[in-house]
Amino acid sequence: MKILADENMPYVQQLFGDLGTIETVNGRELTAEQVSDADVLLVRSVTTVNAALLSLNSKLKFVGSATIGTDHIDTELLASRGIPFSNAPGCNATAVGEFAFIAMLELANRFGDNLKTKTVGIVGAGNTGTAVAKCLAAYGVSVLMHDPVIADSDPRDFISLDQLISRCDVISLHVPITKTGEHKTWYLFDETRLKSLKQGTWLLNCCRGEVIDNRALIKVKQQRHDIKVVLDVWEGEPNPMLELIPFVELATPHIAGYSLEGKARGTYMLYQKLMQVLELNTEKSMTSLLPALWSEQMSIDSVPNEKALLQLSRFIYDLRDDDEQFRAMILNHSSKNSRVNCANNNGFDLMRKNHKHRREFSALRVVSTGQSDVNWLSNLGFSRIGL
Ligand SMILES: NC(=O)C1=CN([C@@H]2O[C@H](COP(=O)(O)OP(=O)(O)OC[C@H]3O[C@@H](n4cnc5c(N)ncnc54)[C@H](O)[C@@H]3O)[C@@H](O)[C@H]2O)C=CC1
Ligand SMILES: O=C(O)C(=O)[C@H](O)COP(=O)(O)O
Repeated sequence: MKILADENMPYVQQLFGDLGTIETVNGRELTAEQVSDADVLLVRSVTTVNAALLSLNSKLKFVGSATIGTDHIDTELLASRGIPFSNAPGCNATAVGEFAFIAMLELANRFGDNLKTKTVGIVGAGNTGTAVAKCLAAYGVSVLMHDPVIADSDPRDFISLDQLISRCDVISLHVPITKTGEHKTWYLFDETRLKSLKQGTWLLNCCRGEVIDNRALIKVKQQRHDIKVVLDVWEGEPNPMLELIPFVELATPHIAGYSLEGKARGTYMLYQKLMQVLELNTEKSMTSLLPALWSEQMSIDSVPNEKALLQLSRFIYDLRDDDEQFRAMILNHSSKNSRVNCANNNGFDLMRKNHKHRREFSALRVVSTGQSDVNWLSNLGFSRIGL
């Protein structure tokens, strides 16, 4: 069996090695010729799986995407050709949740503000939106949610998008990208909505770039310095609009979901699904893939205030490093080549490829050495001695 896998998918050899021959490929450049003799195709978000890509293949038994999003996959085509498909729902939701939470702590620190006093609006209350809400709730921050798709069937309270915009100090976007339908999300934040953001709003996008009209965002930001923006995803990836970058407080190249745990979970979920398709027993475990905790434990002798919480979070992931590297990579590359428009080796993709995967909060054990209650830190995701 020939297994064709994106080169940026960890643990493929460990999980799929016994099943056949593995060939790793650059997912963004993948051609129909390369796919022609594959039995299994394992991709990430940068590969468009469509009729053209599969045109020379008549033996595919499985297509898997180690991602939450499926906007790059023609699922109808796969169904019509009887090719089983699976993505990895929720695989990196914790990573995205922690990324957005840390970004909010960074903004609060940068502007001498306090996250705890804010009301945060979550747009899209699925796996990643819920993961952010969990961090915020653990820390005691007020959260409001908008999700018209599940509002009637989900027991949580929801409000309209207009209400959310008018009531929230921080807005975090967690929707799939959809171009049609009553609840389409393409340019959900268009110029009118961007202009309607209340004074001093923080807007975070960790889902898909085109949920915000990026051209309109540039225009609005030129007038509204009060709005603070965090972008992990960009319209036109891997070629974000260069003029937008200086208007963004924290800028990263679509790596909000890049925790080691999240990436391992993604590959593992595809392994489980393929074994099911092949009617074989799943013999390998995910925990055996991950390295042990990289730090034994962190002792805490008093309840951390917001600054201390940020320091604790930075111990896990210092988002400022990725922001700094992103600006340097993109701008360096664009000055060398006069444009950032080459498909596979621009700064954006290079940084993603070479990204050193961070760990999730759960990789760090906190232990209270005083009388203080640090239970809420475990609700936030940190491990605790004895838990
Ligand atoms: N930056 C990154 O690295 C990552 C980005 N993503 C992106 O985030 C998206 C969301 O991921 P999950 O939360 O796991 O997906 P999910 O499917 O669990 O949740 C998405 C939620 O959005 C809701 N929704 C759909 N249209 C809406 C609208 N117009 N307004 C409000 N809510 C709407 C759905 O009802 C659903 O509850 C993915 O589709 C993917 O595109 C996911 C993982 C990593
Ligand atoms: O899971 C998703 O959906 C994502 O957006 C991924 O985190 C993106 O990662 P790549 O598949 O592009 O490596």
